[in-house]
Amino acid sequence: MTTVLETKELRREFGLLVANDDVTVSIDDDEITSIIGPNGAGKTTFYTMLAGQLKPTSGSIRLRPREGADIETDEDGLVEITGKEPYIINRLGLARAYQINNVFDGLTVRDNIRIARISRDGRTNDLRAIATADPELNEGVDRIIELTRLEEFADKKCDNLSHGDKRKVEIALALATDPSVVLLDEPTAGMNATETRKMVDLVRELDKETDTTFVLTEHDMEVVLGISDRILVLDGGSLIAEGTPEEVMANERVREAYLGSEAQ
Ligand SMILES: Nc1ncnc2c1ncn2[C@@H]1O[C@H](COP(=O)(O)OP(=O)(O)OP(=O)(O)O)[C@@H](O)[C@H]1O
Repeated sequence: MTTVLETKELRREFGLLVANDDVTVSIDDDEITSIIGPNGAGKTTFYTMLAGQLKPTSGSIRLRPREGADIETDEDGLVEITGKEPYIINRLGLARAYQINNVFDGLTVRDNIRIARISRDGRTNDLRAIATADPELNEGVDRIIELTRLEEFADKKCDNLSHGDKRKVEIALALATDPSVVLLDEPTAGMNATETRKMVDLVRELDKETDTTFVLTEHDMEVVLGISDRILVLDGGSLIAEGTPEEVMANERVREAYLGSEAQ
């Protein structure tokens, strides 16, 4: 078991409101971790700080960099990413797959993934690499297309895809940077039952087939229980429980805070 992401007393205040109250967590590479909590619990604030889009008021975040990242790590094999710019955090190995569409609709699935892969190396200005058949690049892109089961749509423009397939493209874009950690924002939001089941299966398989660790926020408890090895529960900005799905579901504080009347 290896720590891939860790926060220490991570805090974010908005004026008098404490959106994250000294949250300390450790995420391991061999577990799919879900972060849950009622509306306003602080999940988005937490994620947004991890990805560097919001600066913490205090506390720290450390990440295990992706294979090949050119950076010196500390004695735990981690690197401090607190307050770093999002593109730097992304290059170091943390990718966020957005709920809001992050794909270029007018481009094909393949070209979207090529652009994301080029950005991994800070080569977004290298248009020649995008336009020409760089074999190493193409090999990586093909592997991601295969992993995310997008073969059938690889040469289709993204605006022709269904909602469920577009979400797969978002995951593919995140994976294109060979990240050590992918943060998924409600990966099944807006999906029907079939799409939801396929997405759960896909994330589970990607977790097995890649070296990437998946962390997700999700409102659908059926998805959370079906996918998670470990659950972290936030309420009122604080971490109130963590454990296996069974442990968390049996936790009185979670039942009261998170499930409310449903738990009665
Ligand atoms: N930019 C902001 N300015 C002021 N308050 C904010 C800001 N962002 C979040 N908050 C507040 O911080 C608290 C936590 O919000 P956050 O969005 O992180 O919760 P959440 O668990 O993601 O909620 P939801 O499930 O509804 O998306 C809420 O009270 C929210 O109103």
